[in-house]
Amino acid sequence: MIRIVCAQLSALKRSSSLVFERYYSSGSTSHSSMDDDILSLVKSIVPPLTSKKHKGQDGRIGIIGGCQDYTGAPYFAAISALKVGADLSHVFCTKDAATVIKSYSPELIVHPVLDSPNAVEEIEKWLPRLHGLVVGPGLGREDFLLKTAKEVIEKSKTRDIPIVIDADGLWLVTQHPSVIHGYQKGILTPNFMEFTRLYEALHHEPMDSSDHQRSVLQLSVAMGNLTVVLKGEQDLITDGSKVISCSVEGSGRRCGGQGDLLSGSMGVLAHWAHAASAAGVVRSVNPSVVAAFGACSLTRQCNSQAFQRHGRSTTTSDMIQEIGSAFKKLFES
Ligand SMILES: NC(=O)C1=CN([C@@H]2O[C@H](COP(=O)(O)OP(=O)(O)OC[C@H]3O[C@@H](n4cnc5c(N)ncnc54)[C@H](O)[C@@H]3O)[C@@H](O)[C@H]2O)[C@@H](O)CC1
Ligand SMILES: Nc1ncnc2c1ncn2[C@@H]1O[C@H](COP(=O)(O)OP(=O)(O)OP(=O)(O)O)[C@@H](O)[C@H]1O
Ligand SMILES: [Mg+2]
Repeated sequence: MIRIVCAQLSALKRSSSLVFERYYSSGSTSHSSMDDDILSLVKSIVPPLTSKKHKGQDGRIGIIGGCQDYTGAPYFAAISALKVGADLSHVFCTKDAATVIKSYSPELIVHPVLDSPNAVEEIEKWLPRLHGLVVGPGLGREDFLLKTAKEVIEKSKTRDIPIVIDADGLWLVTQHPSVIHGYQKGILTPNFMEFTRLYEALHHEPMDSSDHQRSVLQLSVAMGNLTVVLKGEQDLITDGSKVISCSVEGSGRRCGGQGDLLSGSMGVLAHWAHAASAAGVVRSVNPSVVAAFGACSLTRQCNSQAFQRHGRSTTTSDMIQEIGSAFKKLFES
């Protein structure tokens, strides 16, 4: 279930002579002690539910995305953040997407600001209250929206906010890699196409698609050891020093929106992981990697549970219904 590849960073930087120092594999289906190690780290970052807390303490998450074409993606990400355990979930979207997203759920706080002339200022005033940001689900690729997203990322970095970049946010990173390069609280969550675009933009050569582990390591190193999650049959997670593979059993159902569930839940887990790290709870593993592994496991577990109930008609809304019980099964048992 878990594979770890350790590679010499210096060798990676000379990518043509990449040398793997060590290679451990526990096999693709068996349960290994490495699974237990990282799962127990995910468990250790989950904040306890106590009567001493006030609203907001377990996370206020912002989603940058939602435009005329895409209203489902930001909704899926934002509601997933809440269902995982964030206290408040904000969506910053365009004016025409806002009413639609509000009508899906009264749980979300929706700001129709993304296409306003002073969008950056409107979003910036919320940043001091946010613990995590997810940039990209349903953002679209209009230049003005991408420019706003870029400035919001830059302002969030100065506040040390964990940032997950997904979907059209990755389109932005492909054009401007420096926007997130080297930011240790940043996580990229590309699907295969998004990954290929990023890789080829950074390396100026076609990707060798026969060796995903090597490619994901190379991309992470090229991005300044940013945490990268290459989604697929197995999710490959790396911060440039080793590759962890998450292959919690999902299903064969690949409906749209599963990536949004992943990025929304990762936004909360990234906040929890960095808070736990600051408190000295997580020491030996990069907190972004712990958050990424947690969110990948959870998404796949939701997929499996929803598929058991709904089979071929499974949709992302069915998976969201499973978040509570999947979370309990993986991280609270
Ligand atoms: N209900 C909604 O509003 C949804 C909106 N979405 C949004 O749609 C926008 C575009 O996202 P896309 O993911 O379509 O991005 P792209 O427009 O880059 O398309 C990626 C394409 O690659 C294909 N693909 C994925 N994995 C592949 C693989 N392993 N091999 C070959 N092809 C592969 C997919 O079918 C997709 O057509 C984003 O803003 C995204 O957030 C999606 O999140 C899906 C749900
Ligand atoms: N072949 C597969 N087998 C099992 N799980 C998969 C497979 N491909 C993707 N997944 C899981 O689905 C989740 C979403 O990945 P996917 O590649 O569908 O993202 P996406 O294309 O960004 O989705 P979205 O439609 O939300 O944009 C990931 O967590 C991954 O674990
Ligand atoms: Mg996606």
